Amino acid sequence: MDKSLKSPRKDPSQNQSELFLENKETLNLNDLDSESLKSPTSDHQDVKAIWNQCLEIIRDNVNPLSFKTWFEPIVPLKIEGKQITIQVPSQFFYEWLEEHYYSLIKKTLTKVLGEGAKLVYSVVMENSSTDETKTTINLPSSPKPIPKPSYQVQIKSSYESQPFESNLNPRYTFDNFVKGDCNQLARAAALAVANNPGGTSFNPLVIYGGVGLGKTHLIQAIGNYVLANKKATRVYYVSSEKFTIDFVEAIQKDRVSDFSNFYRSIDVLIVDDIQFFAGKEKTQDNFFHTFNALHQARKQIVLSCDRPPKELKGLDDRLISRFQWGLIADIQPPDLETRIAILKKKAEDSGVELPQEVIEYIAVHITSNIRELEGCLISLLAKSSLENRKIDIELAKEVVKTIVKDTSVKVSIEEIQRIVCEHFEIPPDMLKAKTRKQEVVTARQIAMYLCKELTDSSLKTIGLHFGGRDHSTVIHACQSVEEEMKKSEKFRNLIESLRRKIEFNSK
Ligand SMILES: Nc1ncnc2c1ncn2[C@@H]1O[C@H](COP(=O)(O)OP(=O)(O)OP(=O)(O)O)[C@@H](O)[C@H]1O
Repeated sequence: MDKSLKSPRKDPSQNQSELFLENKETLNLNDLDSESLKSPTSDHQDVKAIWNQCLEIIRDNVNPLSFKTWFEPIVPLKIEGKQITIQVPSQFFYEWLEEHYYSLIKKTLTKVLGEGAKLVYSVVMENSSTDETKTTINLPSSPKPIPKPSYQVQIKSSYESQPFESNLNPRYTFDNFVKGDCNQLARAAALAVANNPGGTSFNPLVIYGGVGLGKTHLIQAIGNYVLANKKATRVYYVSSEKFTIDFVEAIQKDRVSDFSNFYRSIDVLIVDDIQFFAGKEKTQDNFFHTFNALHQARKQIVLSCDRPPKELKGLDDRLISRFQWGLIADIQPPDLETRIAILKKKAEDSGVELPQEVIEYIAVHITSNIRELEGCLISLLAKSSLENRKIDIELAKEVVKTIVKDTSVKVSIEEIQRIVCEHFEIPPDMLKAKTRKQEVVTARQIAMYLCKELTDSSLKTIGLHFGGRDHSTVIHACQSVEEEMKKSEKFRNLIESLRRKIEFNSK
């Protein structure tokens, strides 16, 4: 039976079972007719209907992606009086909700169930002995470590006492990994794992994402953190290629059992780029057994790959199904704000101070790969030092040109404004006016984004062409457009068709 309740964090002295309404916090509840909401409930009322009412309110107060990620997976289990029990898929999930949505959930439940509403979380834990079994645990008022199972297997081998190289690059730490919307979940999960290797429900932790977006950095940061904070002693980082090469060599030298025993003596095994296991059946088979042994012994496994595990071709289904046991988190290309933050951090780490316009110029033009961003900064510093030139926008343009394709089409800001306004059927002057009408705001943001993409103008210059707005308004506009493009195919198509039209007209 679930009986433990989560108390409000800010006031631990309060009765743990109560949810309190703090009037000072704002919540968009105005659209909801409170009369239409159910008053305090009886035992027999439908928990689903009540939870749906809650979801309606929550949906209005979070963005669609957050709603899909954090609220759709919740299963309402039961309602007893004013106490509702909801099931969440993992301990991490529960902690995330508490960390980020505590206030919203509390207010929503108070609104729907009335004062004195109570919430019980039921956390589903994957049982490590089998794929299927799930255990529901009672959740205490503050998260407790997940208990070790009674069937825990202790691996005893002579390897446990042998020293070895972790293969970690000490340069990759959490401290120098810049946080952004693009990596928020992956970074939070990595930190959780680093703090409690093998003790969270994200085992394995699988980080996936495109080229040069920080997967290796993040998974190695886990290893470095574990060692620095003495969370475990035997941490081993290996690329899937090296695992394969070593395995083949072990076969040739008839030392497969040594190979397997070594891997099974590891506390935190980090395997990079597992997509390269594709098609290598024997290696996969060995990795499968290593995975099972470590997982059963509650040792931490961290993996990275270039796409969601389900889309990995040439990998055994039973391996892919095991990757789903823990948490799969992606890293997306960084938005403009994160690119600027990364460049600033890297410049700071190199002991140089770059002019803001140089940082913005690079961040605006190098968009999809953090390694390229880094490479550009290194080239800039090298060129400045070798040619004895000061770092300014001209030097930045020269370096960026060597990295990104030159579009060679010269486009004017006025032309972009004209074509965007023509599409939205608004006069071009509206883009410079102060109006906040939604349609004009959207047109203005799109036009600013396209100016950034298609011209060499600085953010400051672009802002000046839009009624003297400052560069931060342009950054915000570009970010909004980039985010919307990620979410909506229709929007992406619109931007692409406007881009084509502008380029065509400018030739
Ligand atoms: N969020 C970040 N903050 C700071 N530096 C970052 C961040 N993300 C990536 N980097 C840096 O970018 C470079 C490329 O990152 P990394 O090698 O981890 O990418 P990757 O996703 O593993 O790429 P690949 O797919 O090629 O293996 C590294 O030098 C890394 O330090």
